[in-house]
Amino acid sequence: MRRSIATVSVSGTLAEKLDAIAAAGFDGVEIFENDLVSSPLSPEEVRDRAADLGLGIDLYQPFRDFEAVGPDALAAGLRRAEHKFAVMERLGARTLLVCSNVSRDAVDDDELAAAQLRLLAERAAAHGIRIAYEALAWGRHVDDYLHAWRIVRMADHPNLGTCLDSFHILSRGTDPGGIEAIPGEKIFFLQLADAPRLAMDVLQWSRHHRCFPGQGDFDVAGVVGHALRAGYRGPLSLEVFNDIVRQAAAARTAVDAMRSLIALEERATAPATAPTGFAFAELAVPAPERLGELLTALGFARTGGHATKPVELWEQGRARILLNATAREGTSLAAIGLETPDPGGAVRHAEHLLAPVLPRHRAPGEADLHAVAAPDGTELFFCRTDDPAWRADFSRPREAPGGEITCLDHVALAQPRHQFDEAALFYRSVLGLRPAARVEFADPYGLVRSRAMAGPGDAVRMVLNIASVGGGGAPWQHVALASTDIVATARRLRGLTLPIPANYHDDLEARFDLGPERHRLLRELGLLYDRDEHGEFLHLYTATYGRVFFEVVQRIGGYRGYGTAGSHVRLAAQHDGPYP
Ligand SMILES: O=C(O)c1ccc(O)c(O)c1
Ligand SMILES: [Mg+2]
Repeated sequence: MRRSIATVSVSGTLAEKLDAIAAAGFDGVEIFENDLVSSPLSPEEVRDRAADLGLGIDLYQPFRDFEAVGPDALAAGLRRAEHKFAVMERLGARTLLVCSNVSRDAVDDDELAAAQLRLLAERAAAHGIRIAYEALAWGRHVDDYLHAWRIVRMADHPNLGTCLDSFHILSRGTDPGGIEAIPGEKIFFLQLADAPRLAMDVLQWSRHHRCFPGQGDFDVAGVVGHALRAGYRGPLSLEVFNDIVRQAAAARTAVDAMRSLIALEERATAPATAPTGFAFAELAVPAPERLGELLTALGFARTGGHATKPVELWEQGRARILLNATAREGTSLAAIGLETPDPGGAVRHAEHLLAPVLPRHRAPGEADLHAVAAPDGTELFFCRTDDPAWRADFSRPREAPGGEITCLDHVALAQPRHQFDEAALFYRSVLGLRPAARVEFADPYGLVRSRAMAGPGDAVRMVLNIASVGGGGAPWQHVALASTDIVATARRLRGLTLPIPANYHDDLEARFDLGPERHRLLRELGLLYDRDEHGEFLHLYTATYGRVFFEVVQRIGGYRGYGTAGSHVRLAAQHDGPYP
């Protein structure tokens, strides 16, 4: 499929945009009028530059407020169009996008709109140009894609077709299934954008919050599927208006955009293979002693040391933590190991999605590890489930002790605000995780936005957090360990857990009637509690080491959440540190 993107979707001057778009591997661009008008390059220079970069100019846009108007406005519109056709000929662009009229002067008359669009198409045909009519979600009288299609059908001109835009369709909650009733050759263009579900004015929503497919809440792949089944064979073109993207580095945005298209095509065809579990979490530590004490208290044992690197392996059940004593600064979560039946295939898939593959510095005889870097710098290692070769790199490996901690439940990563959507798309596409709804909770110094994502069978769960407080905010990353008996774990951890205020337990007692005995135990051990329609959740947090802390969780029944109801209590207590 041809991959295109509108110039509005990346930052910079028109020349910078074209460079970044070409470098990311796109086939074509939609030239936004503002980008051309403000460019010192002539249309011929833009055409040549795009051609040199291997980019086609697939569309010119937008042409506004043309149809369903009185005679004077029509004459002015046709005059304006002739000027734009001349520019398009100089650019070598063959399709003009016409947005449905948003003016108060537009009249509610489909026959008039059709007759005038037909006239425009006749004029365009003389220049070899096609008109793609798009229903804006806030159009004065035409705000629905099927309405735009009815007008196009009524106008009945070979140079007039419709432009579908996933945002305008999905933001209005319209059923996209109707796309299949449009003959594929009458869909002249397909624009794709995702967005988070927000209850707000649709114009503001579109102009500021669109994002790349896979970053928001819309089923953009569904729209693509309908268009393909209708017989559409034109470009898949990204059109994103987004305040953060406007400020971001163009090259990085273009790669992110390309990743979203590749993943979208994949979703419309074969689903990605997801990891089957966590193999390990690797912490970079200045010195392993303090964390070693904590891990010992948690019931872990040091089961091996790396043959050639200052790395210790700590295990309990299938929970594995690597302490890598090469950190120059504080403790941080450096890498995540993911179990997968085919590590080589997983890395090739990640590479196909434009993930940077990490070079490995390995000694002869050591396992050839397959790893890629996530946008936040976290290294992701793919390991064989049945033959964890990386384990053989550790000298004197001992059996992992059994205990109530059985495996990693989830890993939570802090993301810079401007990379949150990029990270969500990355983890979603590269690891095949399904995102849950975004949630927000209060930090004493700001608001934290959070999005959880989980793979099939919840074998791998990740939580992405951004703190939108003064740039810095809560920087913590954490590893959540699944316990089959959190009361036992809590008893062993005494003094190493995050103190929870009595007010929390007073409130908990008001919200839930768990009986006096259970409430007393929760209070005594500093446990937090939550419940959903599937089951119960008990959890606690350890002290923080650099940027990292551990959470211990016990899921009872099929509880699906992450204890978010207690997050604001945790954040307040963490800011209160140091402790113990
Ligand atoms: O926000 C707008 O006006 C606008 C313009 C052109 C488009 O293709 C679109 O989807 C929105
Ligand atoms: Mg559009």
